[in-house]
Amino acid sequence: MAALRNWLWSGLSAAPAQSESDAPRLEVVEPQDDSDDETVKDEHSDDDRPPAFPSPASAQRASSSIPTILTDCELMPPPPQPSLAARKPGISGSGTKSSSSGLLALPPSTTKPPLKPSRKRDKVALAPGYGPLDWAKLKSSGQNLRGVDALVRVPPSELKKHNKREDAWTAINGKVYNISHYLPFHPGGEKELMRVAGRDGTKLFMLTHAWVNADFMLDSCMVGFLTAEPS
Ligand code: HEM
Repeated sequence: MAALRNWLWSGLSAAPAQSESDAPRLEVVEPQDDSDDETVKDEHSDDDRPPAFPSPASAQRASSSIPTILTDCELMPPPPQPSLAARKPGISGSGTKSSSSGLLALPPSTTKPPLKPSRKRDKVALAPGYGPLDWAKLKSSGQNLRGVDALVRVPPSELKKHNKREDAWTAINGKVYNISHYLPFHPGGEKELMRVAGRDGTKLFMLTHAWVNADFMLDSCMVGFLTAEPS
């Protein structure tokens, strides 16, 4: 420690002279045995134990009822060693099958076949050029995907008229979208998406994939807002 401090100090004091010299020079300083040095000597340098508080020799400790510091062997005894002889191979509490196959047997939960989904939900193979990135590109291309010039109010009777592949509107969460351009990009297939053409598709959409952000996916296809039928 003292050697490190000396080395640092000598480096600092030598700094101005060094800045002018061509190459940096390391100066080796022998450690001095300062009697007033407060740093701990070698034998304790790797000792990370915190100091006793209050200090064992303090007046506070002498005058008070603070108990003396216990050594390791005076502290609470360690818990008893678990008996290896009492351990049995296999999973405790499981059936006879796994206990016979040893410690590395699979837990019973992973040996059961997976639960079958209530309804088959297959992703369709999208045609080349109709992946999510292609849709993102088309969306931001500036092409009018709405089919209208400004956002409109759409009552259910109007929505109903737009139920053809080339002119398909649907409402999701109160917003009406023209889904015609999106049809070939839909990972669930055109057929599934056409089920909501001409009507409010919120329920089916949420039942199928509530995690999909329709708002973002179809923002450039927005036609307007679903309203009540005018009286
Ligand atoms: C109109 C707005 C819709 C949008 C923007 C949309 C978007 C998406 C997206 C992004 C996926 C991929 C999901 C994933 O990878 O996790 C997907 C999958 C799917 N969608 Fe849609 N979808 C819509 C409507 C519908 C509707 C009305 C149905 C009708 C049932 C449907 C059925 C499916 C199916 C079956 C899948 C594939 C299986 C799955 O990913 O779990 N989608 N859709």
